[in-house]
Amino acid sequence: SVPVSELVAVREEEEENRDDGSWKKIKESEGQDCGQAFTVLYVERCQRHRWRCAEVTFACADEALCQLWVSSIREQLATNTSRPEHLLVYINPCGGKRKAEHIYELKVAPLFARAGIRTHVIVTEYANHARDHLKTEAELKKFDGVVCVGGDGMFSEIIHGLIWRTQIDNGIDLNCPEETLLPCSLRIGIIPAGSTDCICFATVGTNDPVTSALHIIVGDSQPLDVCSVHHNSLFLRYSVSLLGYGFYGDVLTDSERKRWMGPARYDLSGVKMFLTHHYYEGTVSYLPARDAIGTPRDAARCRSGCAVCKHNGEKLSETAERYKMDGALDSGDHESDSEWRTIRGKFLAINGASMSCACPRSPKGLSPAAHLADGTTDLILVRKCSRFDFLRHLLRHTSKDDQFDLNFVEVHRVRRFRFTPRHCQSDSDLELDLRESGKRQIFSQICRDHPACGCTPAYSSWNCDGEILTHTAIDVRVHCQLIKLFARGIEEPTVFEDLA
Ligand SMILES: Nc1ncnc2c1ncn2[C@@H]1O[C@H](COP(=O)(O)OP(=O)(O)OP(=O)(O)O)[C@@H](O)[C@H]1O
Repeated sequence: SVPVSELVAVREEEEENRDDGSWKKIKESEGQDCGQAFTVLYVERCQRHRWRCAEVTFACADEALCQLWVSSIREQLATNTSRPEHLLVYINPCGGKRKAEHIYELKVAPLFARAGIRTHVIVTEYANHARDHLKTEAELKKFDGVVCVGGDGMFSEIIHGLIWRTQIDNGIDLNCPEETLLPCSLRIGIIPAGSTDCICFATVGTNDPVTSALHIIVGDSQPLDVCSVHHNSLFLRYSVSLLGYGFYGDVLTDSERKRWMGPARYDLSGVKMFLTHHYYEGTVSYLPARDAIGTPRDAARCRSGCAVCKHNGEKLSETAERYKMDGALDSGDHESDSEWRTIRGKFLAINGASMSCACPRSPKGLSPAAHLADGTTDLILVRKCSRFDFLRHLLRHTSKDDQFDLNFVEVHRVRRFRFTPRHCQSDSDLELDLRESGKRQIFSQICRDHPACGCTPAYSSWNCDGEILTHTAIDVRVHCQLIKLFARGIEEPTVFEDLA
């Protein structure tokens, strides 16, 4: 049996196709004259979370019976309102190995056509073309979803365009970090065709274009948290996966200078930054996710139909409703100042992981128990330690050991966090530091202005989902389930064993 929700389409077999091999086989096996036939196309699970479109042909002698089957299946498919009928598709011809158009035409467009999905396809002509089109021109009311054919950078463009448009249409000030953002009504599908397809990998379990196309066709829906990043009252970017300062910021900055090397640049920059072993001083403050269930050290993982995401999402929207009814201005009001915690120190890395950040390179990810849609992010602080210890920490991303069970690593599940590098701190903070560390303060100021001296630079950069932020002092706030993807989260392997 196949659940109706996983049917792709039903097709009546035409007279002229009836002399092909499969038709003959049916006739022989039935031992009777099967004058009529129809084919059902459905999702079949393969290994490693891949789906493919399988088909089975049914034949019978009775034309009326055959018609009844076809129309009943079509009716069933039509009543499923979560299936998209009209999609806006953006293709980045320059992403990854520059094969996005080819992948779409060969593997995705024929499946959409078979499922009766209409599309409006735009091949982008320059960076940020898709983002700007979504912000202004796109007639969003005509579509049931937006599809992005490309990598993580292209996906980022799509979410920036859609979130921006939704807020502006509803009069929300994007530069105000206290504003509660409105969820986007259109779902987003990712057809992986980039060099990094981490978001697709984390939400579908694989980076296979056919699997993604099938998740779109059956109308899957996976909510996703989005972090807004501000510098004072200036909006910088949205992030859905990793915000990394220190090690991951430095690796990205260094690798950007080596773009000509292709994907190998990440490994080279990783080794270089590991050897450089820079640490950075600053203050991290955060708002713990006190009322959320789940912790970053849970053994359970966020999987399809995750109960933690469901529970925490519902609880947050109930709280928001209550505050609205009580007449509070916005949800910023219920974040009491007394709940903020502050940590000052020297850090090799400060990471905010809004999802596990698992990818083929790091199968467990930076925070294996992080959730896609629970309204939190995992704040990981790696304090200054020896190179050997830092290597132990990095190696734990690939081993079975608990990566947070090291005395120089701490992790907090938070709703919001702020970071101020030491040299951006207020005058009173600096006075305090001066008393603590005397002359060092003056020397590091000189080193910042004259980096040629070879001392540790005072600042790193923030790596925000693969883009470098223009500011180091930032305020990060999680917006629970702000967007929805055509995905269902990673399915447990048992689903595949049972149904394969
Ligand atoms: N037509 C275009 N020409 C040049 N750049 C484009 C075009 N369309 C989109 N881009 C930009 O190309 C960048 C990389 O695209 P994409 O994410 O699809 O591929 P990628 O190789 O996986 O890159 P990344 O490493 O960012 O994931 C994106 O930041 C996007 O803004």
